[in-house]
Amino acid sequence: KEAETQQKLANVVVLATGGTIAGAGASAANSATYQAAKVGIEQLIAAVPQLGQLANVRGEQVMQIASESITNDNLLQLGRRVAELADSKDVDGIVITHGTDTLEETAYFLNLVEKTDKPIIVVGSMRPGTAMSADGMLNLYNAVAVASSKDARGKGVLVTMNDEIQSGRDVSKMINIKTEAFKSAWGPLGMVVEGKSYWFRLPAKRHTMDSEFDIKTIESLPDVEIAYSYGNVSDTAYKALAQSGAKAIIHAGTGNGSVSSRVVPTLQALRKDGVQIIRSSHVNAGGFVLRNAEQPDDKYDWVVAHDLNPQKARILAMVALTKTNDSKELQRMFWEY
Ligand SMILES: NC(=O)CC[C@H](N)C(=O)O
Repeated sequence: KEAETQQKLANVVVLATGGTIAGAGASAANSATYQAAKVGIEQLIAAVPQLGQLANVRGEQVMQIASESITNDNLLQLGRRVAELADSKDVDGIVITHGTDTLEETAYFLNLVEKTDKPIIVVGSMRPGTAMSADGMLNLYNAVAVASSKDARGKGVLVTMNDEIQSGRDVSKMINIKTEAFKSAWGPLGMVVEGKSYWFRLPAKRHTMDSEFDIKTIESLPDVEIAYSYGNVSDTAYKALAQSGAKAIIHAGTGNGSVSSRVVPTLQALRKDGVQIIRSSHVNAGGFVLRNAEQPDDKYDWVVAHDLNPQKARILAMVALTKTNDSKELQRMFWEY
């Protein structure tokens, strides 16, 4: 009987990378003061025995870090392992446990480069497992539920936090002290309740199977950096980033990716020197940068990041630059992905 149910259940691999979902604090009252990336994957899985009713689950510890320390090499390593598993006949879905600080970056990266329609779910938690009202158990349960469901296939990389199913492309960490931390300007794709997914909309942007990018052909990622804008901003950071070898600079602009008149001449000069200038916005609820609206992008040969926040724009720029250094092609990619 047991063998029979095992056969019917989907096979889900949980790749662990660290973060608060693997965090531990000194007391149950420590919801915010704790060490991330302490608990191993076997212990995380064992803490939620109900996972066994959803899927045949096995875990792999890919790394054990807080996600603010993730490097491009870490991204490539994780991306390659996901691709290997996705190619394997006996894997139906993949879950990645991840720190929440850069979870949105990893989810978007995988969404761009994984050539599979199998569910890939990235999940984290806002409280360590040692805290009262820890959210990691349910988030992981929901992630495995979505990863093992057939109706999650072909929807791109997904994020399950706080009972919502979000598109890995759109979702962003909007607040760092609530369990309701992950939001998308365009709304969640669905909900997961008691292990069942309920879908409401589909991603419109190119991803996974429909993407022109493939982790298997990416050997390394170019240096793309972000410069933050504000009143009285100077051009020091932009110049320093270019000098240190950045192939593109994401302008984390105010409002509609606007650029201070104090910085415009520097950005023009950097573009002439071959650095790609990509205008994004750091407004909190979701930027929306229009071409030639605040700045004459055609004239300056700059790119706009569309609705991608600066950290997501960095991910797409890196992946895009592995294919082209043509600004028109980059702009096309920023509209399509
Ligand atoms: N809630 C979290 O996961 C934050 C912990 C840590 N800064 C990380 O991103 O890994």
